[in-house]
Amino acid sequence: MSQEKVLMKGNEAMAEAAIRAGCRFFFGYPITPQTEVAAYMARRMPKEGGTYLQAESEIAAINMVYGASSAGARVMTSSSSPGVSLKGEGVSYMAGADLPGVIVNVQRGGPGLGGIQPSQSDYWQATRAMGHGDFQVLVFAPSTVQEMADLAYLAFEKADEYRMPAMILSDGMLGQMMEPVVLPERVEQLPEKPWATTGHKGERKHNIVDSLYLTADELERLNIERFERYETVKAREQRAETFMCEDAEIVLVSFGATARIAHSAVVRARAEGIKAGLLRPITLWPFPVDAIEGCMGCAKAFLSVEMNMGQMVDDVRLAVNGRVPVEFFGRTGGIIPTPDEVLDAIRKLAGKGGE
Ligand SMILES: CC(C)C(=O)C(=O)O
Repeated sequence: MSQEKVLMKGNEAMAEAAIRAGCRFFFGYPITPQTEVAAYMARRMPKEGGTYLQAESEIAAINMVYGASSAGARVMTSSSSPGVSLKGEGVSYMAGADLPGVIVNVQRGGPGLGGIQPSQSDYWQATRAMGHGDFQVLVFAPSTVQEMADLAYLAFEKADEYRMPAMILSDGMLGQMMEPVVLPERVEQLPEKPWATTGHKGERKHNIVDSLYLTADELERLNIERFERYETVKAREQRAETFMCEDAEIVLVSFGATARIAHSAVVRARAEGIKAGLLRPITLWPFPVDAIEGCMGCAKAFLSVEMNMGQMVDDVRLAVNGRVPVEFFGRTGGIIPTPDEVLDAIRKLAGKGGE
């Protein structure tokens, strides 16, 4: 396996990893700060024998994803917050038809058109309300350019394995920053998709991909089946990284770009004698409740650090279930929290000053 490092933007590393994962269809629409994903795909897809298409809207793009996925292809679309909202209906249809596919959100501040600076304010949307109906999507939260590539690659595999949409929940900071990255090897064998509408030359029954079920019993049965599958996903696919959590009394929980700042604050808190640690969820759905449980032995308090008004903190509170206090620190509107601000919040929780 080649370990050659290349310097790339997060958006571009993610796009290249998708190609290496076998993605041959990309349907997009420009929006800051994700446009490099589309630009990269426009350049690379024709060379790979794939299709890049700039759709007339985000809604059109997600429905093209539905079509290509129905035919068994690995397919991706990408946008930023307001654009992802437009895709919600299509993602719900994909979930209802049990279609895999990768949706990227390079988040910017909201609500509404908001701004073009980084944000994590679509956590609730990704984990709770990606569209109408009873369903979940897999949500991966990269924290480095390397993870933008690795998790995009993994997202295709897991989306196919569980026949569900997968989201990369990135942000404008990770999308725009450049770091060295080792790109994944090209996938050798794509999985069989016996359910896909590939044409059958009269040799088998028609495959039908649909999300319309007018019989309530059948719709309920399918929803129950899907939620049984989600239980398997929750048991097998929780991912998290911990840093200095073995004896941590103040456990910071932080994902994506913000986790990098929380990491610096933990190092500085330790230098002041505060037993702080960091738990970084890598999957946001399923939320890594087992990793939270692993910290319960020493934790006296949790601090959820986010680039929003407090969204993931809900999941931390659910996992902690009232056993110790769970507090929140965040900045919003495109403002990136500083290590100083986070350190101050740690000091306050530890009862050692803070403004
Ligand atoms: C309105 C502008 C800022 C915009 O949404 C974009 O360029 O993505």
